[in-house]
Amino acid sequence: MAQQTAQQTALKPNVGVYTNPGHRLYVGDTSPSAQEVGSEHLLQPGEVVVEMKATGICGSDIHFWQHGRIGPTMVVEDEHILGHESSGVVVKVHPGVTSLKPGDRVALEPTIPCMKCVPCLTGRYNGCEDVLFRSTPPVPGFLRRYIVHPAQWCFKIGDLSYEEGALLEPISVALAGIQRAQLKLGDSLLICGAGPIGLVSLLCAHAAGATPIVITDIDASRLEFAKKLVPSVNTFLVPVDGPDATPENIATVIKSSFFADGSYPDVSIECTGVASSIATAVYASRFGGLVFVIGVGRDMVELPFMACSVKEVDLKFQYRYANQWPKAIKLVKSGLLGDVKKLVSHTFTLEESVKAFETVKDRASKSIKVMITNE
Ligand SMILES: NC(=O)c1ccc[n+]([C@@H]2O[C@H](COP(=O)([O-])OP(=O)(O)OC[C@H]3O[C@@H](n4cnc5c(N)ncnc54)[C@H](O)[C@@H]3O)[C@@H](O)[C@H]2O)c1
Ligand SMILES: OC[C@H](O)C(O)[C@@H](O)CO
Ligand SMILES: [Zn+2]
Ligand SMILES: [Zn+2]
Repeated sequence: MAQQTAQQTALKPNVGVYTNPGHRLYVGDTSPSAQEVGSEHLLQPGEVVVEMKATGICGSDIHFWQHGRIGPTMVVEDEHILGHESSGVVVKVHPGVTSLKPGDRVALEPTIPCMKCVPCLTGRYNGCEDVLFRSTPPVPGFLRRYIVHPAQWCFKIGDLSYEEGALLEPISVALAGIQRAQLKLGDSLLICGAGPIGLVSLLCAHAAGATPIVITDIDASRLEFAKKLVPSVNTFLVPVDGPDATPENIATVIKSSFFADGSYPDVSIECTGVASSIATAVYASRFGGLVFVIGVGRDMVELPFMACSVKEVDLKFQYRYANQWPKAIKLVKSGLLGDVKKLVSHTFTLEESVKAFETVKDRASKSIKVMITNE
């Protein structure tokens, strides 16, 4: 059977959003070309073509653009397409693909694991030794009009909006964290950082029944946003200088202000990756509490080692996610996480992508999640 394309005549030129080692950001031609999308021989077994409809910009996209790297191994060494938070519509499937058909609305998981190594075979494919992760160099990302992707990593979203479909990626980060932190009904929770990851963690933890929840940030506007999103959350503005600005002092104030009955945080979800914030979470923790670090940062970080020791603090980390999209889709559809679309503060077209990235970079824009759409 021939490879079928949904709209044989309506294909637009394929463009992608690139950065490069010179930190340029630009929209340029990419593959597959519209002609290739229309051809009968484009796809390998198991593959589909998706016309991307919505892509959120992640902090790591900004890192690759501005700093050219994340850590020692993820380095922009060539012209490189960004984006890994996406949804779209299937426009073509390989004849062997039975799970999807042209017209299906899908969210795309950016991880393409080998499914042969030990982490893959033991259900933790985020640790795949041979992983291809869209937008982590050298693997080109999702920010483009058409992409070839394995059907296995495209999940039907039904009547969810494309913006909700794109938000499933940061939601998956938070869900993976909540799952591995074993957060449960009635747990006292501290969330450090009210960026998109802190905020989706807040939505997920609130739905999971954590109480009380305190969220911190150094930016008052992000805390105001958190309060509008989940009115029952307590917010704490972290001082950045002055005598009160040490992690120990900040933790003391957090404990006396919000956990005065002595039920100090059972769990802290750290969503900044900043050393002083990780230290604050350690000092605020109850004896035997868990500090769960989602944020990423420097290669070497100083920790309050003795506070961890005398309080038997458990320290855990999260790297991306595994097996979270089906759960994320169910949760967003059920409404249990509230209206996640509220996180989308700005929307730009694919052609306006440079403006979209500038908006994320400019803190004065007060953006939360900036979305790039393709109508
Ligand atoms: N582990 C993973 O797989 C994974 C996945 C996605 C994102 N991340 C990381 O998670 C972190 C959060 O992502 P994001 O998109 O929300 O980023 P973001 O930069 O938008 O948000 C971080 C927030 O932390 C706040 N902050 C900075 N210093 C602080 C401090 N000392 N105390 C309290 N708040 C402080 C900032 O003002 C900001 O609002 C980043 O480090 C990101 O790279 C990790
Ligand atoms: O959402 C996924 C994250 O942005 C990535 O793991 C990134 O931090 C490194 O590639
Ligand atoms: Zn990301
Ligand atoms: Zn593998």
